[in-house]
Amino acid sequence: REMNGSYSMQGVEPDKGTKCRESFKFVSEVKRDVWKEIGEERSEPTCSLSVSKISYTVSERLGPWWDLPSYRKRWTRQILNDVSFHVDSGQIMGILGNSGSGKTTLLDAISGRIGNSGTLLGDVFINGRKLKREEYQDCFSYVLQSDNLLSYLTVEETLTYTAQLALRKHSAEAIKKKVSAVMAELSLTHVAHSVIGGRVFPGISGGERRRVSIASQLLQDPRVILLDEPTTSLDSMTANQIVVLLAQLARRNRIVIVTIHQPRSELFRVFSRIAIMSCGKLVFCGQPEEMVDFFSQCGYECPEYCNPFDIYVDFTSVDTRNSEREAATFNRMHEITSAYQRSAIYQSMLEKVEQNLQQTDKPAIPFKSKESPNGAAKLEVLLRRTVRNLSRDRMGVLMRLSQNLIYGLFVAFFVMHLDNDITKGAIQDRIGIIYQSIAASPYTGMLNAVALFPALRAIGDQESQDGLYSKWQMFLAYIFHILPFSILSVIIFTSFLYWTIGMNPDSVRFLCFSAVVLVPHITGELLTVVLLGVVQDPNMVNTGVALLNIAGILVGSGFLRSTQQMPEVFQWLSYLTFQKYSCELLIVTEFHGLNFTCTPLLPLPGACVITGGDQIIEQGYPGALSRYTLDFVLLYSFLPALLLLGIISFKIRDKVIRH
Ligand SMILES: Nc1ncnc2c1ncn2[C@@H]1O[C@H](COP(=O)(O)OP(=O)(O)OP(=O)(O)O)[C@@H](O)[C@H]1O
Repeated sequence: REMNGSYSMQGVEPDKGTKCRESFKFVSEVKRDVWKEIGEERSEPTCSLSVSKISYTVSERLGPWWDLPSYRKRWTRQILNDVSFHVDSGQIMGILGNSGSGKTTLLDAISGRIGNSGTLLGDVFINGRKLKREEYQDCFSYVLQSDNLLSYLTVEETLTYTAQLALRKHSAEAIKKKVSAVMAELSLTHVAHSVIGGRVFPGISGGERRRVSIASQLLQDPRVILLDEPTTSLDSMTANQIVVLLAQLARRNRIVIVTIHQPRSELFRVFSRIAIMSCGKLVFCGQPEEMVDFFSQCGYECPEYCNPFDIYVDFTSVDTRNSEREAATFNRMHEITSAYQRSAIYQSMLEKVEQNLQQTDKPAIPFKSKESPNGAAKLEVLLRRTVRNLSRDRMGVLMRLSQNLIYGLFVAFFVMHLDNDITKGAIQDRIGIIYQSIAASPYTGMLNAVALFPALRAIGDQESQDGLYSKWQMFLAYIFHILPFSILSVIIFTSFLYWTIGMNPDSVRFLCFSAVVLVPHITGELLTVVLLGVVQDPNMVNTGVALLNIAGILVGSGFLRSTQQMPEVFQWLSYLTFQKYSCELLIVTEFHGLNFTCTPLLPLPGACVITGGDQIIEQGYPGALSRYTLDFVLLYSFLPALLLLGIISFKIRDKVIRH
C-alpha cells in the first residue's frame, strides 16, 4: 500500500533519533499505566474455586483392528493425575507446561467438557459447594483455543446475536447496552462495525478476534472464565495485551484460569498464581514469587537474564527423544513434584481447599445469566444470523445460484434441441436429460454443504457446549436458511434447460419437472449435513454421499437395468431410494401423451414400432402413470425423514463430540 504524510510532535516534525526516544518514552509510560491499572487494590473475594484430586484415565486399543489378538488388548493411560488447586475471585491463574502435559484436558475436566471416552474422578467446588456434572456448563465460561466466529458478521452483530441467544428475555435495548458495555470492557468499540473476516478476505486482527471470543463469553457475566491458550499464534506484544486484559477482568471480581505457552517474563507479576503441569501432574502451583524461591530451594535456579517461565517449564518437562534423557528428565520432574507436595505452599493450598469445603455461611453458586429455553426463539435468532452471514458472502451466493445453471449450460450445449423423431434420438436424448437432472443434482448440494457447513458445525459445537442452544437447532437453522437459495438455483436451472432444449412444452409439466429436480438437489445437501453430524471428516462424507448417490441411481432409477429384471432384494431396496420416485415422475412428466415421428434410413422391420411416449412408460416403468401422485408424496417424504434423521444425528453428536 502507498502511505503518504508525516507527523509532528508539538508542532515540530521530529528527526529519526527524537522519534525513537519519544516512542520509547511513550511505550514506557503506557506500560506504567497498565501496571497501575492491574495493580489496583481488589475487593474481598466473593467466589472461590477448589479443584480436588482430579484424575482422568483413558484406555486405548493396542493394535490395528485387522490384528485381532493385539486389538483386543487395551492399555490405560492416565492423562490427569491427582490435580488439586484453589483460586479466589480477583485472581488470574496461568497454567504452563510443555505440549501434551494435560493443560487442555484439565480445563475440559473442570468445565465438564470431557467426553465419555475415559474415567474422570475428583470434584470441583464453588463457594464450598460440590458442583453436579450438569451444573458445570452453567457455571464456567470456556474460551477455546480456536476462534469459531462467522466471518461475514461485524463485531457488534456477532455479540448481539450471542446475547440474543444467551439472554433471550432481555429487551432489545438491554441487549444493546450489554453488548456496548462488553465491547468497551474489551476495547472493541473502535472495531464494532468491522467484519470479523476470514482466510479469504481481511477483517479484524487476530488479537481482536481473540477479544471477540472472550467478549462472547463475558455477555453471560460468568464469575469463572477458562481460556485455552488465548495467545496462540499472536505476536508477543498482542499476547501480552491479552494477558494484561485478562488480569484486568480478574480484578473485577472474577476467577480467570488461562493455559499459556511461553508467556513473556514481564507477565511474571501479572499472574496471581502459576501452575506448572507435566505428564498430567501439577508439578507446582503457587504465587510467582513463591515459584522462584521454591525452584531455588530445589536446586534449580533461574539463570540471570532468563525468562523464569521458560526455564521452569524446561526443568519440569520430560524429554522423550531417547530413553536416557527420558529417565533423567522424568526423575527430575518426579523429584520436583515430590518436593512440591512436601512444601508449605502445597499444604497451605490443601488447607484452603479444606476451608472452602467447611465454610459454614456458603454463598450461592455464581451461575451465568441464563434464561429459560424457548426452542422457537433460538431457532429464529440462529436463522437470522446464518441468513445475514450468507447474504454478505456475494461470491458464495452467486456460486450457489449459478452452479446448476452452469451445469445446465453444458447439457444444453451438448443436446442443443430435442427432436421428436425416434431415429434422431428422441427417446435416448430425453432419458439422458432425465438421468443428468437426477444424478447430478445431489452433487451440487453436497459440494455446497461440504464448503459451508463444517465452519458452522464448529461454531455450533462450541455454542451448544456453552449452553446457548442444542446442536440440532443449528442443523435446522442451516437447512432452513439454504432452502430459498436451493429453490431459486433449481428454478434458474430448469427454466433455462427445459425451454432451451425444447422439452414437453406445457407449463404444468415444467412446474412438475422443477419440483421433482428440487428434491435430489436438497437431498444431496441434507444427506451431507446429516452425515456431518456423526462423521467428523468432510472428505469421508463426500465419498459416502457420492457412493450412496451412485448406488441409488443403479438400484432406483432403472436406467442401467430395468427394475423388474433386478434380483428381488434390489427391487425392495429401490423403494428406499429417492431416485426411483424422481425417475418415474420425470419419465411420466416428459413422455406421457408424447407422439413420435419415424424416418428410418433403411426400411428395417420394427424400426418404427414405438410411436408414443406412453409405450416407454408402460415398458420401462409399468404403472408409473397411475402412481404419479403417490410418487410425488413419497418423493417429498424424503425431506422430513432426512430432517428427522438429522435431528437424531446431531443429538448423537451432543453425546460423542468433546467440543
Ligand atoms: N480422550 C483422549 N484419549 C486419548 N488421549 C487423550 C485424550 N485426551 C487427551 N489425550 C492425551 O492427553 C495428553 C494431554 O493432552 P492435552 O491436549 O491436555 O495437552 P496440552 O498440554 O493441552 O497440549 P498442547 O499444549 O499441545 O495443547 C496428550 O498426549 C493427548 O494426546
